[in-house]
Amino acid sequence: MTQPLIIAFDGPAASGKGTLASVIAADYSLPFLDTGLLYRAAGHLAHVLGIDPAQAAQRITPELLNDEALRGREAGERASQVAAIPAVRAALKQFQIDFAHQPSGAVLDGRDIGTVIAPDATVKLFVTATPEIRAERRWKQLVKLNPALTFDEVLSDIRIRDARDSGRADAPLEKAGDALLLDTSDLGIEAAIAAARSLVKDRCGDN
Ligand SMILES: Nc1ncnc2c1ncn2[C@@H]1O[C@H](COP(=O)(O)OP(=O)(O)O)[C@@H](O)[C@H]1O
Ligand SMILES: Nc1ccn([C@@H]2O[C@H](COP(=O)(O)OP(=O)(O)O)[C@@H](O)[C@H]2O)c(=O)n1
Repeated sequence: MTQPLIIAFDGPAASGKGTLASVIAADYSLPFLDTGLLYRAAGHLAHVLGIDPAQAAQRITPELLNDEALRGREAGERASQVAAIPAVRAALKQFQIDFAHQPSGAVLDGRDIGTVIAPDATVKLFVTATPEIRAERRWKQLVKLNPALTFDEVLSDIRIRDARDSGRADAPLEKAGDALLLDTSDLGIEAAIAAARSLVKDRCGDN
């Protein structure tokens, strides 16, 4: 019997991992989980309700994951802050492990999928791009919500988040030893999708 296909996408903010992960999930008809949303929800709920972030992580509902507020600048910053708290990571861990290891297989994107959640993934991609390119992409998204937001503010956010995510002790952002590196700095969306498809196909065939 063949093993379920688990495809892990990790990488820093706005590298394009979510875009690529959702396309690959559709290609292979696999369920997809954006794990960043869980941390965004925990940070948001902790802030709104004024409760401990680890308790907030236990009160996440499917409806909350659709809340537009999770897509904003503040939610990203709060997510990164609460994601450094071991009790928050512990509260969210088993759900992600179960999602990754369901019988159908799965695609997940985040920071620690290939290292902690599914070290046994069939294929792991570490998606990256320069901070300036990532800030440009994120600025274009966020300026629609906040026209006063500047590129420099977004670049500063990205640098702070990169440092915090890579520097934390628990499940830091790092490339798994067996992950394939995909630098999208010089790739448009279509070229990045083609590159990801080719890397995934090389590792797991057409399945
Ligand atoms: N290769 C690319 N070139 C240009 N824009 C991209 C590329 N990949 C993604 N984007 C855009 O950048 C933004 C962030 O992409 P996303 O996939 O959400 O990143 P991440 O999940 O890594 O935070 C989105 O608006 C997306 O459409
Ligand atoms: N598997 C994950 C996913 C996200 N995170 C944290 O959650 C924050 C928000 O993640 P995200 O994937 O929504 O952020 P973007 O990459 O979309 O900006 C990150 O900066 C990390 O601190 C994490 O620690 N582990």
